[in-house]
Amino acid sequence: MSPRKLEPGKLVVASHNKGKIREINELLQPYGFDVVSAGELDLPEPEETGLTFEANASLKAQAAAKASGFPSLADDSGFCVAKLDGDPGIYSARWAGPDKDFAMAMRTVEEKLQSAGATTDADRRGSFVAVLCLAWPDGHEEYFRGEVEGLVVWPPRGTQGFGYDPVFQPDGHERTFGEMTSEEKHGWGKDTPALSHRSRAFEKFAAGCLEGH
Ligand SMILES: O=P(O)(O)OP(=O)(O)OP(=O)(O)OC[C@H]1O[C@@H](n2cnc3c(O)ncnc32)[C@H](O)[C@@H]1O
Ligand SMILES: [Mg+2]
Repeated sequence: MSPRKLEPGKLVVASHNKGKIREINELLQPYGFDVVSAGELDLPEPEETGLTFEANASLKAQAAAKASGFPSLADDSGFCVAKLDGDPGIYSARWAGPDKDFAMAMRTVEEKLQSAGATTDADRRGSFVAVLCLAWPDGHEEYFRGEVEGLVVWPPRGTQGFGYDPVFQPDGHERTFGEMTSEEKHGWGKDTPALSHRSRAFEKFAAGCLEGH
């Protein structure tokens, strides 16, 4: 069955992460929605009790759609390191602790890679994953997943972006996400395909739900 189309109007971005909200706003820009974030509506931050990106994206999107009465788009994402069995994965935000200390979270990744005996680039494979869930107030939902593969670098490089961006260098690029403008991270530009996990998930969302906008 093809995805349900999203009608023009109000759209809630069900996130409390400023960096993520900025990127989602940029990605939504061409479509003319009246975008409002969960924080602006004073919606509570639901507890992410799911064991998959899909489950947590659904929890956030459904809670916002129910509370606001508008279609709501959530993004559950994370940084997955192969040699750490996919960690931090769905726990990526939690590794930064209550103070959201991502310098510490990135250091933790590096320390665990060292303890696991990572020596070569092959031991340092990582990816970002984003699952978008779009939920309507009637409970209907659609999912879109995007991933980008690359290298976990150390030390961190760059001050752009957010979260783990300074330690991730996508395949085919010399710079980390932390060294890229947000346009480069999205993969916007002449003849460039979508690059980031979020931009890749968004491409599917746009093709599925925004066709005709
Ligand atoms: O749940 P919301 O309110 O949306 O905000 P959050 O920060 O808690 O978001 P997640 O639960 O999805 O956790 C994902 C974490 O993974 C990291 N992450 C996700 N996308 C990223 C990106 O594009 N660049 C760097 N880090 C990213 C970042 O640290 C996030 O905090
Ligand atoms: Mg979260």
